[in-house]
Amino acid sequence: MAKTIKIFDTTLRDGEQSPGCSMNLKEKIEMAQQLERMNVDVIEAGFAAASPGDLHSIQEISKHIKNCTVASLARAHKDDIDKAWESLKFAEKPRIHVFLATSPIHMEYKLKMTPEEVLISSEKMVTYAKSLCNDIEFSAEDATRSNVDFLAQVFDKVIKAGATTINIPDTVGYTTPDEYYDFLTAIIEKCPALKTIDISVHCHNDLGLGVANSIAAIKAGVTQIECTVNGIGERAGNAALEEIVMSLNTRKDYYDIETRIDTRQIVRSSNLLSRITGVKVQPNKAIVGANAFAHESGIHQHGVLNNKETYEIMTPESIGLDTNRLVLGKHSGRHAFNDKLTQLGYELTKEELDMAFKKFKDLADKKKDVYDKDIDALVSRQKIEVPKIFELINYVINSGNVITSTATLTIRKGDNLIEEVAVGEGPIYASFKAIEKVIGKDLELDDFSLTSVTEGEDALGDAVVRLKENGRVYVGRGLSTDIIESSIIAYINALNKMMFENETI
Ligand SMILES: CC(=O)SCCNC(=O)CCNC(=O)[C@H](O)C(C)(C)COP(=O)(O)OP(=O)(O)OC[C@H]1O[C@@H](n2cnc3c(N)ncnc32)[C@H](O)[C@@H]1OP(=O)(O)O
Ligand SMILES: CC(C)C(=O)C(=O)O
Ligand SMILES: [Mg+2]
Repeated sequence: MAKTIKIFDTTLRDGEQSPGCSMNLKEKIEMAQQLERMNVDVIEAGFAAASPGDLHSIQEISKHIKNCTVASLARAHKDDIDKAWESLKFAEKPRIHVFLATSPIHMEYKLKMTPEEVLISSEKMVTYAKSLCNDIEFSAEDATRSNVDFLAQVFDKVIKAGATTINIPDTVGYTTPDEYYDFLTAIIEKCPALKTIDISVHCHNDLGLGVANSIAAIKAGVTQIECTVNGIGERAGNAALEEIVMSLNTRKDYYDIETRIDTRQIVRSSNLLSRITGVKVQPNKAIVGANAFAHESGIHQHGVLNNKETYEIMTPESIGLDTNRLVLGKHSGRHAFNDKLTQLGYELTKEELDMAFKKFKDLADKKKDVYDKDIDALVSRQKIEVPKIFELINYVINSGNVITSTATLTIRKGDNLIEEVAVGEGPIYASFKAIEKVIGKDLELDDFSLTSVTEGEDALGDAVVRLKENGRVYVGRGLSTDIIESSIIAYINALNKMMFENETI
């Protein structure tokens, strides 16, 4: 019988440590709910000691998650562990995740602790965490650059102290598949107690080997894999969840390993994360890249036309990829729309459904064919919307290649309608300047990009604006069949997030 391994998702913790990937509370809750829909075993929701905001967001995430274990990270400090426990007070299945580095370089230069002190502290802190929570994970940070005998000693102590999962991370993405296999095999041999609990790995991608190392670890007998959606994470990122899961799924014939993941939720999870962070997936990325199922050359196209399996090792449907079947249009009603949302995995309240249906009808008026991707973009955006402190009412653009562009915008703030005119190089820049005039200050535009959600002349333009203030980046998204409108909406969306966060802090 196939063995089942656990998927520990750390998109909301290690993933959020990627530069430019920070998420606000609403976005984290929506992402956590999607991870639950995808059926991950553990959601690492954050690092409570990092800030009161992080602690609060773990609490709020916990309130919404029923089926997954929720983990909260803590250094080997009593105060961190108390905060982690506090952050988990609403969790149905809480896990405290304590970590301490074990490699000579980390112990000497970072922790300024001797190996003996690390051994004592690990045991003491796991004992303390266990007095609060039954489910305890211990991670030996930088394990792959640590001494195997020392690691075995540490693991013996913390397992006796009550750790139920031991994580053996490749923190700096240093190891290779063969070496990791040998390393893990040696540790398991030296510390037989490991066989009585869950053994986890957490691989970083500094050499591009995060997924390969995770698969080698599974072969060595580990029972939990830590990973992130789209592989986001510190530096070059973490092992990508979708790549590990689909490798095991596709090569079940060889590994005979299963996960509990609903693979049909993979594309939605990837899209939602991109939408939230504004970080796009590279087109040739395995599994979720735009080209992962595209065939350009004649010989391949010929093969696929005769039999898809000539060049496709998994089906697009197995990861929930919309194969562009047209189902909804402007004549569709509420029942069909609701049915489509259910197929896509959404459960909306009556108010949310009404709002989404109105947006869908508006879109269907402008766009001939409405694809699953369009609906997904509309609804998942709606779920992470912040209050509209500023709202675009209308705009007029005067532009051309022989005149300086002028934008006239009317924006609502509370009960007031504010109209401003600005000029700039191009209609989009002029519009952004007009918004700055409305709010009365210059904003730092960190980045701006524009892509289309689907193909065709009437495709939805998806604009991403990144505004920077006090070192924080606020990502705004705008969706419209008119690219100037989507750019303005994205800018205002980023501005609203900035105002909302400043108000709620
Ligand atoms: C591999 C990983 O991903 S580890 C997780 C990384 N994530 C984060 O760092 C989350 C964000 N971090 C933060 O907000 C801050 O670093 C905080 C709040 C956690 C700590 O902030 P500060 O107290 O100002 O400390 P700072 O970050 O400058 O230095 C880290 C301190 O923790 C110590 N430390 C690091 N890891 C551990 C550990 N696992 N257990 C105990 N102490 C540790 C360091 O030795 C250093 O101690 P010192 O202040 O006595 O010199
Ligand atoms: C906290 C630990 C598990 C970590 O993120 C790492 O070692 O990379
Ligand atoms: Mg990490």
